[in-house]
Amino acid sequence: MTNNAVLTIRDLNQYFEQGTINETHALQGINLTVTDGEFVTIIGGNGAGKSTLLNSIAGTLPIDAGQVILAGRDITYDDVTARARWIARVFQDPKMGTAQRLSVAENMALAAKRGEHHSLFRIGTPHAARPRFQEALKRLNLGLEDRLDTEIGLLSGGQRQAITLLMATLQKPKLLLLDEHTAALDPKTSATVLHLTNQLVQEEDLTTLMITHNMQDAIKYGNRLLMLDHGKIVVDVAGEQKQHLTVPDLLELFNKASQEEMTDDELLLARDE
Ligand SMILES: Nc1ncnc2c1ncn2[C@@H]1O[C@H](COP(=O)(O)OP(=O)(O)OP(=O)(O)O)[C@@H](O)[C@H]1O
Repeated sequence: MTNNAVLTIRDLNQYFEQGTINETHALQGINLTVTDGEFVTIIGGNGAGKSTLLNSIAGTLPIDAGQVILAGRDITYDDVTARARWIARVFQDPKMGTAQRLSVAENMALAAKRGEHHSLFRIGTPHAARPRFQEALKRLNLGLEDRLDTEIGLLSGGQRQAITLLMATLQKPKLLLLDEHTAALDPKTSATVLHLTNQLVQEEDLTTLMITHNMQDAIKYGNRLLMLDHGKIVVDVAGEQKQHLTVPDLLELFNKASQEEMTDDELLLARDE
């Protein structure tokens, strides 16, 4: 085992409707070690198992077989609430992850308390923490530092995803899970939020797993790329190899590893579904 492993997954298997005619073996013996500070992008066609993998790590899906270890602790049988102390997640839907009727400041105060029993003494009330929140919002460069009292639900999808990301980092998580978090945004906003994501991940040195349907984004961001196919990791590239990767390279790697042909169009089309 690598010393600085943040996440270790051993022989993870997940089934849906096991024992029925509709049985799906959604994850087929996944083994994965993610080290401290790694930013991993995850790509794969529809039904490849990407969300099931993130759900298994976050605890929204009980594990059928295998082991999940986070920062040296076996969390295989911990529920989603217990895991939320260490794992932050941003979903595709901008409505998830924030309380729509609460203000930006109130949402940030809740996020800052994540996992801390006596945090009110350290963070203070939303009012006392305002300068800190304003400072954090300024980093987003979206003018949101002046919107502390605005209900989150009144902000645009892109603004909400940017704040949700920021909230995920107020208490540094051991692991950040991004579940196609820009897929519901228009291309320009998506690019802005991805840029912000990269900035926060680098500045806070966050160990991150990011699902995307866009090959270009999977190549552009992060320092490691995984491709899933039929519940298995079929491509795993990092470092120099990843830096020089192109979309045709990636398609070739995939086609070598998988029994099926995949075209870039398929992934791009899948993005709109
Ligand atoms: N709740 C469920 N009940 C039954 N089958 C499921 C369920 N969730 C996922 N599956 C099946 O498990 C497999 C993996 O699904 P998963 O959602 O993890 O794929 P994905 O790679 O995230 O796909 P997409 O890109 O379409 O979101 C698919 O065959 C899917 O139909």
